[in-house]
Formats: sequence, structure tokens, C-alpha cells
Amino acid sequence: MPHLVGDKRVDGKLIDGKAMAAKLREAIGEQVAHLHTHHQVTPGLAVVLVGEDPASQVYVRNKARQAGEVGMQSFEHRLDASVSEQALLALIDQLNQDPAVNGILVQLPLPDHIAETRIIQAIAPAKDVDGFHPINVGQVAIDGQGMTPCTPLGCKLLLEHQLGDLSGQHAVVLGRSNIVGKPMANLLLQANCTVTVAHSRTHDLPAICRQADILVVAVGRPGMVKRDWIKPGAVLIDVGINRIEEDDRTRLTGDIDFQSVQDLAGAITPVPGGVGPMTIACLLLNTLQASYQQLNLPFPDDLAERAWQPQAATTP
Ligand SMILES: NC(=O)C1=CN([C@@H]2O[C@H](COP(=O)(O)OP(=O)(O)OC[C@H]3O[C@@H](n4cnc5c(N)ncnc54)[C@H](OP(=O)(O)O)[C@@H]3O)[C@@H](O)[C@H]2O)C=CC1
Ligand SMILES: Nc1nc(=O)c2c([nH]1)NC[C@@H]1CN(c3ccc(C(=O)N[C@@H](CCC(=O)O)C(=O)O)cc3)C=[N+]21
Repeated sequence: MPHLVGDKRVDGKLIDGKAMAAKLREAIGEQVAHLHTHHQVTPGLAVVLVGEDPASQVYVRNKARQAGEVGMQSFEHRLDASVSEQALLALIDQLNQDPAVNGILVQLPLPDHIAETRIIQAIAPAKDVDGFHPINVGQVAIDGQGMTPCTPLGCKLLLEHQLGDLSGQHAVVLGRSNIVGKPMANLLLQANCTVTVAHSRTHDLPAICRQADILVVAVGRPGMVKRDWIKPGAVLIDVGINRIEEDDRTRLTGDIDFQSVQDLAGAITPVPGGVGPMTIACLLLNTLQASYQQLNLPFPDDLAERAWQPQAATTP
């Protein structure tokens, strides 16, 4: 049955993050070509991976491949898990200086002997395409103008595409990490939502979640959010990526018990094929934006919106 959320009618439909990410990459590709033709510049993304975590290897490979597909240059740096903090800092310094590198991403988590905060703070804020540097975190919190973390940005774009204006919606963010929950809450507040942030110390999670018009879940616990946690018609964004071993195969699943909630939701992102692909597309978007800003060119802020219009506008 259709429900009203904000000013839009919604009815348990899937939010196809994979398709939206593909369109966004297409629009990014056009801008990359534009930069190349008119400014003789090819945006460059450096991705740094320390150690051999298999999931991280998959992500890093996907990031590099998709950067190539939109016409960007990608620089992959794979370091041994035993690399010293000093050597990693030296690499970051070199990437900071390199004019061919417009964006730098250091894949997290890092091995225990390396202080994550020290690494993040070493990245030049203008090249910090993850939006994790305190300067960008602060700027996003102050006026939404800093480099915005990719996963929350992807979620916000999916939500705005689904609902239009988010003003006045009660958004509940489940999880408060620095890479997802906290920046997500900030973006939703900026978009005039009423925001509740819940976490492992929250009392009565189901009751809090039932208040949500918009529920963003980033916890890392497979199927934690159940049917009786959902307000009918709510828009559900499942950030969780959980690998489950089943019948000798690895299956990916989210933090929301998808089967049990789908018909109740106004709209829901699947896992895989929801937030994940948008995260990578937003990384490319941030790299493009960083390139424009480093060239002192005005960045077309409505790029994503235009990418999803029925007849996507072409390069100016
Ligand atoms: N699709 C994508 O692009 C991305 C997906 N992910 C996925 O999203 C999930 C979350 O990632 P991330 O934010 O980095 O994870 P973290 O482990 O850093 O944070 C998890 C958060 O969930 C909270 N939490 C944990 N258990 C419970 C519980 N039982 N009840 C309520 N809250 C709980 C924690 O609370 P507390 O702070 O109190 O400990 C914490 O705030 C993971 O599955 C990850 O793989 C992450 C990044 C990108
Ligand atoms: N510095 C840093 N920045 C990050 O943005 C960052 C990070 N470290 N560490 C790990 C998390 C996780 N993350 C994902 C990106 C893409 C998918 C993704 O593409 N998911 C696909 C499935 C991919 C698969 O098959 O495994 C999908 O959901 O459809 C998932 C997760 C970024 N992260």
C-alpha cells in the first residue's frame, strides 16, 4: 500500500543505488572529459592500501577501476602491513606535493601500530576526498562546505532523489562512527531534518527507530533492524556490509532484516547494490570537485541531480 512521506508517495520500492551510481559516474565522466579538453587536466586519485585484508583489496581495486572508467588517473599504493607510520607519512607527503594527484584516500582501518588520526591529519585538506581531515569535518559541520565523506554523501543524494526536500523529517541515524554515523547526522541536520543519533548505549532502540521517517543504519550487525522497528512508509537506508559464510559461499547482507521489512518500508536500499556503489561514485565526485577547486574553477554543484534527470544534461 502506498504511504505519504513528506510530499512524495512511496510504496515499498527498491532504491537502485547501483543504477544511480552508474548514471552519476557517466555525468562525472563528461566533466572529466570537459576538464581534459578545455583545461588539459586529468583528475588523479591516489588510493593507499596497507596490508592484505581481502575486503579492502576488493574495494581498493573497485575504486581504481572505476576511476579509470570515468577517465581519471588512478595511482594505487600497496604497502606491507608492517610498514612504519613514518614511511606512510612520507608517502602521504609525496602525494600531497604531487600535482598529478588531486585526491588521496587511505583505506581504513589501518594496522594497530599506525595512529589513524595522525595519518588523516597529514593529508592535505584540499586533497582529502574522504572528508576525514578535521578541517573538512569542521567545515561540513559549520556550513556543509567542506569535502563531504563519501558514504553519508551517497546516502543523502539517494534520500533527496527519493523524497525531494528533507525538511522537517525525523531522521534516525543508527551508528555514530566518524566515517558514517556522525557525518550522516550532520548532513541530515544541514538538510533541516530533526535528527536522532542512536548507538550501542541507546535505551529501547526499537522505539527510537519507530519514530523515524528516515532511518539510516550503519552498525555492522547483520539483520539487526526488524519489522517492528519500522514506521510504515519510512525510507530505509542500509549502510551495513556484512559478509556471511553460507554453504561454502560468501554472501553480503545489510544491517536491516530486508525480507521482513520490505513491504512496510516506503523505500529501501538493497545490499549489495544500494549504498556501496554510491559510496564509490561519490569518491569520484569528490575527486572531480577537488580537481576543480585546485584549478580555481567553479564546480557544478548540481551534477548529481542533473545526472538523474530523465534526459541528463550534457556538458556545458
Ligand atoms: N556501504 C558503504 O559504503 C559502507 C559500509 N560500511 C559498513 O557499515 C557498517 C558500519 O560501519 P562503521 O560505521 O565503520 O562501523 P563502526 O564499527 O565504526 O561503528 C558501528 C556503530 O554502531 C554502533 N553499534 C554497534 N552495535 C550496536 C548495537 N547492538 N546496537 C546499537 N548500536 C550499535 C556502535 O556504537 P558505539 O559507538 O556505542 O560503539 C557504533 O557507533 C559496517 O557494516 C561497515 O562494513 C562502512 C562504510 C562504508
Ligand atoms: N578511507 C576509507 N574510505 C572509505 O570510504 C572506506 C574505507 N576507508 N574503508 C572501508 C569502508 C567500506 N567502504 C565500501 C565501499 C564500497 C562498497 C561497495 O561497493 N559495495 C558493493 C559490494 C562490493 C562487494 O561485492 O564487496 C555493494 O554494496 O553493492 C562497500 C563498502 C568504503 N569504506
